[in-house]
Amino acid sequence: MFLDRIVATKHQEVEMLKQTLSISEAEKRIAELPACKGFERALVGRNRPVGLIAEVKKASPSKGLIRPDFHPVSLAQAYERAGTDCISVLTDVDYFQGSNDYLTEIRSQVKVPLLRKDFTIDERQIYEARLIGADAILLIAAILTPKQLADFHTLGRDLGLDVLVEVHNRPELETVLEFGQATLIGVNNRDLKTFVTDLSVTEQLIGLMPSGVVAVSESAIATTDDVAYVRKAGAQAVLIGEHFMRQPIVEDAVNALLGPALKEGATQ
Ligand SMILES: O=P(O)(O)OC[C@@H](O)[C@@H](O)c1c[nH]c2ccccc12
Repeated sequence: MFLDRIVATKHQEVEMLKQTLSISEAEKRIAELPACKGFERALVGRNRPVGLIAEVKKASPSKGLIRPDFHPVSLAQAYERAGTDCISVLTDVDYFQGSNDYLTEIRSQVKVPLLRKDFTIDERQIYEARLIGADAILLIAAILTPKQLADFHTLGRDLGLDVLVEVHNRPELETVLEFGQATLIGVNNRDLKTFVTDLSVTEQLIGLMPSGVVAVSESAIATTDDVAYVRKAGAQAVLIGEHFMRQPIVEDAVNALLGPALKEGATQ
């Protein structure tokens, strides 16, 4: 099963990080960094009727190579021109052909808040995310214990990061709601264990979230009907990767799927 393999690889990566990243050193360096850009705030004060996190994604274990002609900075700049509220950058190397360097390069060229999209299983990866230039991290409930979820959430917030907590079923959502700190929750329409996608997962789970939570529908969104469906189900934002990555001009793809961004300052 891929998720187990990915997590096993992450354990090896964390062992390497233990050699190269000292937490006290990381804390010192982070103290010198500029504040994070508000990721969650950008989704709430969005440029369109629905918030948009557009993803920079070269490949995935379920789809293989998605975009052969892959220039992360140009893609992110195109997303920015299209008025994307936030950008997600895959940093996993082995399964998604991502890189920490992509995130750092994008950070130096675009102003939009950035999510470091990876499989977090250890606190060191959270320090690392802040150091490479992320504004937000992803915590996947399926691979964390309730205690890890709560501890990593607290650490992320303490380091100034926003935290997108990802769930795929009701027990995971209940665990997340129990620790009570999550303000930004993503429903992954893709089951990471089987890769089966089903947009109705968004509908099933968003209804169980308390008001005040910013709900994001993630994965397998490709048509205006898909966007309308998840919005109707209560999603305040969508996270879209593959569909945009398969279009030659991603800026046009964003506008075709979600309409042009509203003028600055206008929100709904
Ligand atoms: O490319 P898609 O189907 O539009 O999906 C984007 C994003 O939701 C997906 O990449 C994703 C959601 N959660 C994840 C966790 C790990 C890796 C990847 C993901």
